[in-house]
Amino acid sequence: MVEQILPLRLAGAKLTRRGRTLVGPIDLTLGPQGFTIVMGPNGAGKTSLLRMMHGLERPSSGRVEWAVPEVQARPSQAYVFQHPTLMRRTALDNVAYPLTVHGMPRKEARARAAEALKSVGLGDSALKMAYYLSGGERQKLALARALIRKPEILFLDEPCASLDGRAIRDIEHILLTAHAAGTRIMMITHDHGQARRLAEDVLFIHHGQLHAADQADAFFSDPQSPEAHAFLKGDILI
Ligand SMILES: Nc1ncnc2c1ncn2[C@@H]1O[C@H](COP(=O)(O)OP(=O)(O)OP(=O)(O)O)[C@@H](O)[C@H]1O
Repeated sequence: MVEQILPLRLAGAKLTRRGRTLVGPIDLTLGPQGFTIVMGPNGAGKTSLLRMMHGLERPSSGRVEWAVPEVQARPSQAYVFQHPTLMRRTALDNVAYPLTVHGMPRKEARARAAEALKSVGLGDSALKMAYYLSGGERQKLALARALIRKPEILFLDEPCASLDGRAIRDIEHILLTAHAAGTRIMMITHDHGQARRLAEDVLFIHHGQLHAADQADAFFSDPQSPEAHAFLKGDILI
């Protein structure tokens, strides 16, 4: 039986580079359910926080701990970048890869990948080289690949930046479907409308500090942090 990897606990977790704090110290527990949106001005430390949670960066001090040892947690979490790196292969092979690399026979992996591509609206593009897909299609492909092993948690760093309305709508639908199927989501966005559409709860980061960790309704209607209030009003935070 696969053990649950959540909750994820951060205790005084801090990331520094060359003596400069990028984010932290952060104390936070991510429970097993939820759709969390991470907001904050440019350079606030949002990406640094996600990278530290996912294990792409080790905390310089403090702890980041899953409910199971990190090596066991790794296969149950996935990360989608703003500009996903795709293999120079077909869309189908890109999605089948996470399955074959974990030992699934190629034929079964390709059948599962074909289904996954269909579910994100790329059924007709399965045999196209990933390289030739549009920006929105590449992001859908990245999502199909990230979701193919049904991760317990999916991290996303501005997956819709620079996409058009239709692609954004499709991607939000994919994310809500994955969430309804049980994947916990943790996503950075600069798009306030998107945050309001998707968030169940919000983390607001400013100057590397966690200024708010609130239910979405409370955060958007009456933010307790003066910085979050100013940010939502459209003020420039420095
Ligand atoms: N590897 C690194 N070495 C040194 N500084 C870094 C490194 N990565 C990020 N930074 C700096 O740390 C700060 C936080 O960056 P981060 O990318 O986490 O912020 P962000 O909130 O995601 O920003 P944005 O919204 O612009 O993407 C920024 O000032 C950035 O320049």
